[in-house]
Amino acid sequence: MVAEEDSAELRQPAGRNMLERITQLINSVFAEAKVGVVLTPEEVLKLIDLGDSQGGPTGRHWVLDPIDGTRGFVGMRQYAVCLGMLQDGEVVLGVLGCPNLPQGPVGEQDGQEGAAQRAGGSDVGCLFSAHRNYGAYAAPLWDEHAEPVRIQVEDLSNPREARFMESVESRHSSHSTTAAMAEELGVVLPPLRMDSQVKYGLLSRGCASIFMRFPPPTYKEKIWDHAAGFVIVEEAGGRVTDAGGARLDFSRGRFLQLDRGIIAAPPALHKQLLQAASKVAAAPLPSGQ
Ligand SMILES: Nc1ncnc2c1ncn2[C@@H]1O[C@H](COP(=O)(O)O)[C@@H](O)[C@H]1OP(=O)(O)O
Ligand SMILES: [Mg+2]
Repeated sequence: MVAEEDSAELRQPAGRNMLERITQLINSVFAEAKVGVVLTPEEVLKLIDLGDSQGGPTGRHWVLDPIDGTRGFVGMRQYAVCLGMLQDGEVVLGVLGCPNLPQGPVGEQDGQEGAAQRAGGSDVGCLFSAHRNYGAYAAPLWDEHAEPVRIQVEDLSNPREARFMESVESRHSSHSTTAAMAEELGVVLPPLRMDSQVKYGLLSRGCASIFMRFPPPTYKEKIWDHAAGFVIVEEAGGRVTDAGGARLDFSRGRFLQLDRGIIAAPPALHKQLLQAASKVAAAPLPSGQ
């Protein structure tokens, strides 16, 4: 298992109280689900540390981000529970649980504080999934009897009709770079800002047609922040590459090695985005940047 968290902080004296609370919470969920197991704090620490695999190009690895979009989670906006599976370096399975995401059309307000208050309604909460070569699907998160429906990216090539998505947090992805890309491409609609991998889910079901992410140059992208969304978008007919056009490569360990950032879109738009990316990269920076 390749997972984001480890137990280091919980092993400190200052983490003892939190460890007790986590252990109690797990045991109460286990009791409710009649799992028949009661864990000790030490067992909880060991389980968390099972996520220390380094991934790589061979074998099978689960890739877990238990809360992707921590800032969105804390800010009562969007977040996702993300699980992927790598087989010999290729993402073959992906699941995204998006508790605060409406099942129907999504607007700006759904990416803002208050989204969490709508969670729990029968039309809020989405589960996206994909199995390599078997398509991408969406289902209501809380209805285990609902039949998942096949999803597809928007069949769109005209940037004037396209809506693009990006991070809420400009420190995670440069809003000025995406604005320059959008202008170069001829996008006229304002961005849809959402936290976390819910953006990959929205792209896959055609709620928006472009996702761009340009983190600071020193930031190293982690595989658990993209694995599930990547296979879901590809199976929905979209393309996900870095800004130089290389398909994301999950076979190199816990990190992705990217040229500038990530661009995801239906194929016809994606091609235009890559052209825009090379023009924006070649343009001189405005003074002061
Ligand atoms: N300084 C940073 N630059 C870019 N991305 C970051 C930075 N800090 C955290 N992230 C990651 O950005 C992702 C969320 O992106 P978004 O802004 O689209 O919601 C999270 O996975 C988060 O990692 P983490 O999961 O460790 O918090
Ligand atoms: Mg994350």
